[in-house]
Amino acid sequence: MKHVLTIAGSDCSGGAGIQADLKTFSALGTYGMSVITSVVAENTSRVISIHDLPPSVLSDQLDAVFEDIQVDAVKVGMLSDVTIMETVVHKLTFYKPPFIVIDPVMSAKGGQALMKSDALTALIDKIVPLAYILTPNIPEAETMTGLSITTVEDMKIAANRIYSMGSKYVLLKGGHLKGAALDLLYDGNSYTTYSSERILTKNTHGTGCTFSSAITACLAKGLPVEKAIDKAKEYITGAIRHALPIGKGHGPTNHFFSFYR
Ligand SMILES: Nc1ncnc2c1ncn2[C@@H]1O[C@H](COP(=O)(O)OP(=O)(O)O)[C@@H](O)[C@H]1O
Ligand SMILES: Cc1ncc(COP(=O)(O)OP(=O)(O)O)c(N)n1
Repeated sequence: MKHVLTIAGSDCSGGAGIQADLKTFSALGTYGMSVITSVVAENTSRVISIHDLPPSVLSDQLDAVFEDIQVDAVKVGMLSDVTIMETVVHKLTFYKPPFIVIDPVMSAKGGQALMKSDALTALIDKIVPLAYILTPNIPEAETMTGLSITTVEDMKIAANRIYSMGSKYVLLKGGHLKGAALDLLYDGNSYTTYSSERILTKNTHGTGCTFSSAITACLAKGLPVEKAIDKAKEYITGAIRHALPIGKGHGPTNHFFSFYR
């Protein structure tokens, strides 16, 4: 069994962050491990508070995992501030895991910030170059590039711009646009699209976390990039199709639908 690590924030309501990542890792037949960056008091409707863990606690968790267990792939999610980013960069540069998938989380569905705005430069200069695959959504790509993205052509221009910031692949997610749920992969040479029908549901809490952790698990299992994204797209589409009407706001993705692993 492959071993997969998520470095992300904790969502106590279980729909996004560490909790979504671990459920995804298990559902895809991998052994999941977690390093918590921040404890977020949130639910399907709102974020109440954010408590960032001290850098030493973050470092200790990373050392505890890496000194003991082989890590086949890493997913990075919420990194709230520059200090947390610098700690993660320091440790991942030292331990050099084979695949690093980075979801540049900036805010929750309700718009509440999960990354401080003054951390944008550190995200671009220090975190993005670590990424094997970077998975921004449309608002994150707009923030990173200053572009307005409303069409697939705009997505191509933005993916190109983000690629030049140093990640090996950019997977720009189109969940926030209208029409089909179309994501665009750019590898520096060509574009590949991954498309599914748009599922009409308000229950989309944790879609980005679920998708990036599914890609990470598939990479750990040895799938090449295009196949890993294909499989993860199939997984996220099923997880949204069967999303759970839990809570008063946006219910979470469902990890227990029937999925051919
Ligand atoms: N309503 C939907 N129906 C089908 N797929 C969706 C829907 N909303 C998002 N997706 C897909 O879920 C994945 C996560 O995308 P997105 O929601 O844009 O990320 P984030 O949660 O980071 O904002 C992408 O593959 C996207 O195309
Ligand atoms: C702790 C934590 N991390 C990340 C998110 C954002 O999750 P994501 O899947 O990108 O989108 P929403 O669920 O917020 O729509 C989060 N909310 N909490």
